[in-house]
Amino acid sequence: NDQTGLYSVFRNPWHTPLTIFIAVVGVIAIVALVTVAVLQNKPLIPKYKYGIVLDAGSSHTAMYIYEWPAEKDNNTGRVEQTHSCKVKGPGISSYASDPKKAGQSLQVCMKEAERFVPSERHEETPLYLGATAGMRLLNIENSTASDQVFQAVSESLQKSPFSFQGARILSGQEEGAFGWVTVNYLDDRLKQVCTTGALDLGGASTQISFVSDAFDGSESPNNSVNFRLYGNDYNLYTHSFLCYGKDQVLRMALSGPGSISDPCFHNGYSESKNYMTLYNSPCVSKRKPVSSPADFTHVGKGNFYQCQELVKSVFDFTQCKYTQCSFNGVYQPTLQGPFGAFSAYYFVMNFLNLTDTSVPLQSVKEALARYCSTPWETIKKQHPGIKLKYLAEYCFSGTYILTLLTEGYNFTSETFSKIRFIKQIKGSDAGWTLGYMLNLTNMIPAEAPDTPLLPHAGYVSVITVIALVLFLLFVLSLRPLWPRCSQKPQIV
Ligand SMILES: Nc1ccn([C@@H]2O[C@H](COP(=O)(O)OP(=O)(O)O)[C@@H](O)[C@H]2O)c(=O)n1
Ligand SMILES: [Ca+2]
Repeated sequence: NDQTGLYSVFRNPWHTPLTIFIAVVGVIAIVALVTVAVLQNKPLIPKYKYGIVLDAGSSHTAMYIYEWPAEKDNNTGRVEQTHSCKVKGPGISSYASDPKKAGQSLQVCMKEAERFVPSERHEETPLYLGATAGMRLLNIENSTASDQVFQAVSESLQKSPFSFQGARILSGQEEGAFGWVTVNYLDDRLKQVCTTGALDLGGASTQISFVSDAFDGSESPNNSVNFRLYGNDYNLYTHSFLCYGKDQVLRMALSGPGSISDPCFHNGYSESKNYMTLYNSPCVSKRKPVSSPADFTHVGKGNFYQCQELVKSVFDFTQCKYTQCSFNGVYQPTLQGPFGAFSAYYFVMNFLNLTDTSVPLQSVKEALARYCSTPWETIKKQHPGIKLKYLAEYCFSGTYILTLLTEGYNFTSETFSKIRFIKQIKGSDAGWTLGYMLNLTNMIPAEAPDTPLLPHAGYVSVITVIALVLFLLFVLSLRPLWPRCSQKPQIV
């Protein structure tokens, strides 16, 4: 009596030769699909390839694992970050007195990478370590110690099963340029003319990179990087300001006249600090007073506007031998296009709840002024989970960011609204590491890849869809979707 089962196949007027034909074609298509896949030796389930980059920053090291579909190795694939690991402890430059520990500090994340990347892919997976401003400063201060740290780090990474491609210091220009590549690759802008500028704030340096129609590189060749990507030529302006990462600028500000009673720290904040620690950086060593006591008490008086004046004192706006400069006599063309601001720009503005740039710049400043004038005891109560060292510095860091962007780079209230404070784009962290790997693995072609009508996988998937639709039609014709108007709907 089953009116919808196999019995109905012969009874239901729907089962004419047509549906039999559909079934036969559907089955043929599925057979064809499997045959194509087998003959083409195309895996029905795509295999992935991997790349690993360690970002050895001044304050910390982070490991990023990238993956992309293996059959799309010819540059049209979408490389995506599939995993990241924050190395415990400080940046590798902090291990100058015990370099071995720099290598050991990476082991936990490397073991994690071994678990994450399929073992059959290990030996073909490239592994890079790039160091930035922390190691640039160590190299200036003590190149022997810098070499020893890299020696220890390389020995440690050579023990991993991956294809270690070396550990090196990136130039500021590379750091800025690859950050720009990452942001535009992830934002799919490398196939367009209009690109996004990149703003990177670290602990020991900060980078600005953008394409400007007014910039052809002639005025300041050192700030020019040319890329030909996907058939488009980009003449990128980029500059890296060593010592203008937020941690080094804090040292500079503390070594200035206002260090005792500091407007960048909250009222009620009072910490004893050591001059030796403060001055042990090439960024401030020249500012070390001839005779200074070992320790000093750092006292806060929480005033945003006075803090802004103190922060401005670390910039030199007097000298510029070009048509226009940002600061410290560095050429900068007129700002152009939208910008992505990441790393410490994001961490700080996100903490301060100031990432919404649709808010007028003046209102952002007023909000920060209110935050800075909040007493230290209140701040601690409002943020019980934040490490006090970090918590104490947000007023300074936020003030530095606004001063750097407006007074340093000349962002106005209008162009400030074109900045997006970002941590990730489509699940991948914004930063130099992805751009660095794409460049070294030649995964961004100079020419636009000739887009085949449909890649193999495309044909396979088209056939799949046809087969499945036909087969579904056949199966569905076995069971009426809705009660035929002649059948009384079963009320359930
Ligand atoms: N969750 C985090 C992670 C880093 N940071 C800060 O972001 C900056 C990252 O700088 P970095 O280690 O990349 O240093 P550079 O070598 O790029 O100058 C440091 O000032 C960190 O203190 C933060 O504020 N919050
Ligand atoms: Ca960094």
